[in-house]
Amino acid sequence: MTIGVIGGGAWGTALAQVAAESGEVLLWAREPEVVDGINRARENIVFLPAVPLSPVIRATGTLADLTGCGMLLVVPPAQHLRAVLAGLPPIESPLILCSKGLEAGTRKLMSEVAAEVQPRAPIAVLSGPTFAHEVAARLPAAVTLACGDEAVGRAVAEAIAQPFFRPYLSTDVVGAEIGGAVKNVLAIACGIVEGRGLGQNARAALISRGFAEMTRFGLAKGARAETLAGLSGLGDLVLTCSSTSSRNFSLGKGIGEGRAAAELLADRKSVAEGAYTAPVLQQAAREIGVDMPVVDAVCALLGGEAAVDDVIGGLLSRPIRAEN
Ligand SMILES: NC(=O)c1ccc[n+]([C@@H]2O[C@H](COP(=O)([O-])OP(=O)(O)OC[C@H]3O[C@@H](n4cnc5c(N)ncnc54)[C@H](O)[C@@H]3O)[C@@H](O)[C@H]2O)c1
Ligand SMILES: O=P(O)(O)OC[C@H](O)CO
Repeated sequence: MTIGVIGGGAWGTALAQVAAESGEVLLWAREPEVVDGINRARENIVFLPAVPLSPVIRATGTLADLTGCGMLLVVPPAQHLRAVLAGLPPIESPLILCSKGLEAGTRKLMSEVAAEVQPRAPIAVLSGPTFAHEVAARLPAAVTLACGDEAVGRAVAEAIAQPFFRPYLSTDVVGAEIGGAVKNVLAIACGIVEGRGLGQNARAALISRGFAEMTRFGLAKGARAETLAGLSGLGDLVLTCSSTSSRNFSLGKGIGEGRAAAELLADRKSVAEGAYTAPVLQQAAREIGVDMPVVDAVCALLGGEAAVDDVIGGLLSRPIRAEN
């Protein structure tokens, strides 16, 4: 079976490298220079440079070429998922959604978007603590593989599992998606704490209180608590809130150091999903009456509406309340 990968960014390329351990891989990339670089030089010089890619990975710039693949790993930035899936003919093989975010405008989860655009495809979600460069280097990692249909989930997990890449099965698609989307916003907050030099105690407090926000929002949307406390939730939150390898954390660090979010975002070629998810998450939380003060703080700073010290002062002076 050929495994298809949609998206030639860092994560799509790293996942192609994982899939290539067990068979042929066809990767769709939007940029002709990425397609050409993979086919000719076995390297994605734009998004994952200096990683020699497997010779069984072929790249294409034509989405329809992926129609015959046995399963498709879908890895564009969240805001482009709808357009990319709409560019495919109707698909009946499993779509494994690997993007982390909520769609602007509709406030929908990636699985909801995919179900609208490709209604005949079984849908799974792959999410967890996974920096692309580590996975591409075959360093050990574990992910949540969530699928409403247990048999499809198991078949997908067995097709992509490797000794260094271990999927754990779940049927909680919503929980797996919410963890990945929310942690990106919280990672920006942790980066701000780092950039402002507020110390490791503050970062640990933020991770804990951020996790409380993720849990409140997730439970209200139908996620299971154990999924939020697992690899795709708390696991990914801890990773992303602790390292400048995270684009979201780095964005926050720049803001904490006093640079404008708009300027930092304009400089990027790679995606910091939390910047796009934050306002969508804020609206979604308000809609269902869930309090997310850390997310509100990140939104204020991304929008350039307030100064870092004022926002942090506001968070610290909230009324005393019970922890749970
Ligand atoms: N990089 C990681 O370590 C990692 C790990 C897990 C999950 N993810 C998730 O994977 C998704 C993709 O991230 P990435 O790191 O591979 O991307 P990236 O930042 O490496 O590259 C940017 C990607 O955006 C694509 N892009 C830009 N404009 C586009 C458009 N108009 N239409 C379609 N695609 C467009 C580019 O082709 C490229 O694939 C994100 O949701 C991210 O949160 C990333
Ligand atoms: O670089 P980030 O912040 O997009 O994080 C990458 C992955 O989501 C980590 O699991």
